[in-house]
Amino acid sequence: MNNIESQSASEIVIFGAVGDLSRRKLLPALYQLDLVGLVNKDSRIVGVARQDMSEKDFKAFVEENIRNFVKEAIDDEKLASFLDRVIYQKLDFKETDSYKNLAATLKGGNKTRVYYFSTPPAIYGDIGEGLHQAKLIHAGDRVVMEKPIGHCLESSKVINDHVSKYFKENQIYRIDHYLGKETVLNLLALRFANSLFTTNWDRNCIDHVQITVAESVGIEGRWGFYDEAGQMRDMVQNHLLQVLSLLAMEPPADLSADSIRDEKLKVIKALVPITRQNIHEKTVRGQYSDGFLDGSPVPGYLNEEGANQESTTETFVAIKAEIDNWRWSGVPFYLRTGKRMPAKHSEIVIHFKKQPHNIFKDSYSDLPANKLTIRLQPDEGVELQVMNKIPGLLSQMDVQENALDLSFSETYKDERVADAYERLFLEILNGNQSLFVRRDEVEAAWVWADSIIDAWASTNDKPKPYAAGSWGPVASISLIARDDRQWVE
Ligand SMILES: NC(=O)C1=CN([C@@H]2O[C@H](COP(=O)(O)OP(=O)(O)OC[C@H]3O[C@@H](n4cnc5c(N)ncnc54)[C@H](OP(=O)(O)O)[C@@H]3O)[C@@H](O)[C@H]2O)C=CC1
Ligand SMILES: O=C1O[C@H](COP(=O)(O)O)[C@@H](O)[C@H](O)[C@H]1O
Repeated sequence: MNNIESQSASEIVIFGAVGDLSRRKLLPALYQLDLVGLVNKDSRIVGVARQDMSEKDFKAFVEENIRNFVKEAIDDEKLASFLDRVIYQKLDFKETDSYKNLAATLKGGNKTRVYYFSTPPAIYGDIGEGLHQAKLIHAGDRVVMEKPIGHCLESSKVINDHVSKYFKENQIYRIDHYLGKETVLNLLALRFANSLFTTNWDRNCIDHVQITVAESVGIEGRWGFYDEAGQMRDMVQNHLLQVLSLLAMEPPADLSADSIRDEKLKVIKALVPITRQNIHEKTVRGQYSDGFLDGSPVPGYLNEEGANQESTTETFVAIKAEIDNWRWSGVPFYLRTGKRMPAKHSEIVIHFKKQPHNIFKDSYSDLPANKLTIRLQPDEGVELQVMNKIPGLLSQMDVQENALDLSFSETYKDERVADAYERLFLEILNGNQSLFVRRDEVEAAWVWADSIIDAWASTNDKPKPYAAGSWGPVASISLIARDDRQWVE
């Protein structure tokens, strides 16, 4: 799958090369791949932005950010060789005429062009058009589009339609960086390489599922962007639904891109719509107020720099999602995600059904059900809670709940956990679309998300406040408590 011999030399063209994502994630990821020989030596990295910048200044910018954002020690020699292949092109993405300058930079050779759109999604179509006019798109070229694609179903269609005028679906790589996380990929191995789980993964064995994606960060200087989006568009419509679909999909026939994406799509389409009629019963929206994190005061959302005091944008969402199919009928998937929660902590907890009869009443009057915890980040790993006999002569059959804990850092001590963008860049360079989102998936996810957003708008309710550093509004506890269940803290 990652055979460097089969990777053709590429021109990796990053639009928005001096932006936040490029600095923090894309350039460091490319350096890391190059370091271990996973980028073809004849490939070049072409940074494109509208700033007046000399090539020397751009190389200095790339070097500074690699040194800042790569956690491991830098190999100076390898970094120098990487920088030798970095070039800069000034371009205003909306000026179709100016793409001829990019064409001059890329002229000659028969390298595959990888166009990475790390810009506001609203201009993806303009960039496609500029590339087309300058005759810069060939059959084997690829385009990478960052999320969120659009603000709703309609706007995502406009963007996708525009880009599809110039690129075919098999050239389009829609990024959801959660699909590049080792622990998210491990869902495939866990589910389909272990008969124990494959055979017990349905409504007969599973009581309910909890997916928590908690972040301790706030808005990180992105107030304007975030306020337009909110946690529903920023996290649920994409990352949480992608994780949910991998968790709930039917076994794909193989690992090919369309086998996996076909199955994920069926799950998203089978999500029970949440509407104006049941919005209060199925969802909770929250917004963080002033609070404390790790003992230090932090401002509430409305007191962040650049905030509009009237904003009713949600920074927390909890949802009781249901999948209307044979496998999952009657099994709720409780989702919650928020900013300024006590810690960065993302996990999936599968709660299996209880034993129908308890023969261990003397030591356990209420035998707990098995629980499988998949720790997505940090402290990546998988943990299964099982009942075990306590050894010793004093009691004949006392049982206790214990964990079978597979911590990735313990088990794979010498393996570095690669950042999601490294994995995804590698797949792009190798031309494998299986970890990228197909257009129909994006649209099905918008259909479900839009219905919730519409229902919220119809209520005029303000999001419920929660103190920064807490686990969200009290109402999110009630959401699950109504079903006689509780969040795993
Ligand atoms: N940052 C992150 O952590 C994440 C970002 N994303 C997505 O990645 C994409 C990029 O985000 P991010 O890096 O944060 O955004 P930034 O605003 O930091 O970067 C976008 C870049 O695009 C440039 N740009 C915008 N319009 C033009 C134009 N007409 N001509 C030339 N350059 C232009 C901007 O240039 P200038 O500086 O001159 O304005 C800027 O450098 C977005 O789609 C975002 O949703 C997705 C997940 C996480
Ligand atoms: O896409 C996004 O993801 C990050 C969270 O990513 P993670 O890898 O750190 O879990 C989120 O903070 C950001 O708001 C969102 O745009």
